[in-house]
Amino acid sequence: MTESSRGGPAPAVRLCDISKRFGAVQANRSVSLSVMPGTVHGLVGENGAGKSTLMAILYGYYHADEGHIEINGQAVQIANSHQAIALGIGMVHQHFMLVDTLSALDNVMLGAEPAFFLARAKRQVRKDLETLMRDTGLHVRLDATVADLPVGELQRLEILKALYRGARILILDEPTAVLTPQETDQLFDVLRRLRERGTTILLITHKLREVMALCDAVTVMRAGAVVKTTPIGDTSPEDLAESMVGRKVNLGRAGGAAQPQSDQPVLRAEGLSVASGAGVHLLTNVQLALRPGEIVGVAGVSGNGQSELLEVLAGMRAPDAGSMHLAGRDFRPATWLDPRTARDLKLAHVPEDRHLLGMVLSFPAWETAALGYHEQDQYCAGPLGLAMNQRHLRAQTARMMEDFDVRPRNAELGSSKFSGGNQQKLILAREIGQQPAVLLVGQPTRGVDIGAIEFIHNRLRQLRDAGCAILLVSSELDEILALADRVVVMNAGRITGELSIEQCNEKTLGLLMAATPDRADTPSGAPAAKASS
Ligand SMILES: Nc1ncnc2c1ncn2[C@@H]1O[C@H](COP(=O)(O)OP(=O)(O)OP(=O)(O)O)[C@@H](O)[C@H]1O
Repeated sequence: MTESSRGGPAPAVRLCDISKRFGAVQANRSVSLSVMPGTVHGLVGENGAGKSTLMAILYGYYHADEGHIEINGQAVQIANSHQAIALGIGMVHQHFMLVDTLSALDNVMLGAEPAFFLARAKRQVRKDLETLMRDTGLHVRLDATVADLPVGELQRLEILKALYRGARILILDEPTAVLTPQETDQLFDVLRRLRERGTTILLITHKLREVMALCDAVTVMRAGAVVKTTPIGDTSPEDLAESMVGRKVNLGRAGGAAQPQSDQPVLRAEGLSVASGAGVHLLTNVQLALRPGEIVGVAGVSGNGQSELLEVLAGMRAPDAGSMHLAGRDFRPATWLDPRTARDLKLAHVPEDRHLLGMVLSFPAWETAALGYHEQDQYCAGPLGLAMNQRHLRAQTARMMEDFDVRPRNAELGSSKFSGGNQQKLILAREIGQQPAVLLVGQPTRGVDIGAIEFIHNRLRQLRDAGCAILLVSSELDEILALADRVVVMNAGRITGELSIEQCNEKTLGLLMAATPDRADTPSGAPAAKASS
């Protein structure tokens, strides 16, 4: 290891005065950062603060306009990710870079130097990976097709791939955003083990509790610049929040449960059942009623039917059995609701996966801001209304961006060019802006900074107070506890419990979420399990 001039080990990573501009946006301003070997360094900051850009520069994906990089005390040029890998740098992106149709093993081998693999038979690669898995705790089914692996395993595969290529410096961009609490614990065990083995880890996250639990030091960024770097022992979540946002942030609950504005549900689902093509029961006999002026939280470990429930209620998928009553109309499987009718009936939907279902990444922001509503009279122009009223659309988008603090305020910018949190705010602005009677919202604050979480929570409460019925699917128990007036628990495709918010705490919900569900169908309107308060 290279020794620094003062005799101690040189930083594994030293970024010196890095600046990067994209058009009018100064994404990084003279950023300097040192990370010691064998430590976990957190990188936090508001959406658009420049965290991902900085790490993309370290990984050779972008080139800095100014500044230089040292790895283990040596000045280096990183022109592309091949050079980064050769320098022992690995990166796991928010959106995985895997080929769905190939096996996990083939994904590890893909893209690596052919000469390297000619020299080693596939069998040897498998053996090496098995040793690596044993040493690190990164368990992956090597022969499974990537498309069949759950998200936590895909992430382990990405880390395994980076380590196999010799990464000693590992960059993780919001690794826990898509993980269940259990998967997060497993990941943290792995990261601690890697740290013990001397791996240096750079961790971008919005979850300050995770920073406190795992990191040795943390850097706060705001508007492209470093606000401060501090050892973890000298800071607290509140202190970090204030440094990030420039004010105190309150993510707690604002008062008790709201009373619905009517006992008449605006949406009532009965006996919803859905099976996969392979006959697996994804939803079984789900009963649900949403009344105006209430937020119903759906708690559950991801993958227990929440996504399918949202898809069915939003009209994206017909159930195999069951019915739904929405805004005075009845729907049955053969004539199920479709997304356009859903919008006409004032049902809005913020999907869980914003890239897949919420936006078209190649569209400019002003088109994303109207997506799904683009046939409304207000957005149409020309004699037959066949053209888009672009002037109105752009003006409307500018208003949404102002209202939801979407940064940068540039309606012409491609949707893919916004940071993840700002993409999310744009989708929420579009859906909430319709003043819906029912809002189905999945993971509303995934990848969103804490200042924006506070803002989004307040907007959802305002919408509820204005009479909207909201179904909130969230993998964050804190979010459900902060927002919901009533909570249902989903487990193995069934609603296995219903609690008033007064009955809820992390422990009761956690127990219901983890319980083995009673296989007997839950009778209509009667929850299968009630928590004792
Ligand atoms: N390819 C690009 N073209 C134009 N602007 C970009 C590009 N990539 C990033 N930006 C802009 O640079 C700024 C910093 O973005 P970056 O993704 O680094 O932020 P971040 O701190 O990682 O945010 P988040 O927490 O939301 O992921 C943002 O204003 C973003 O819109």
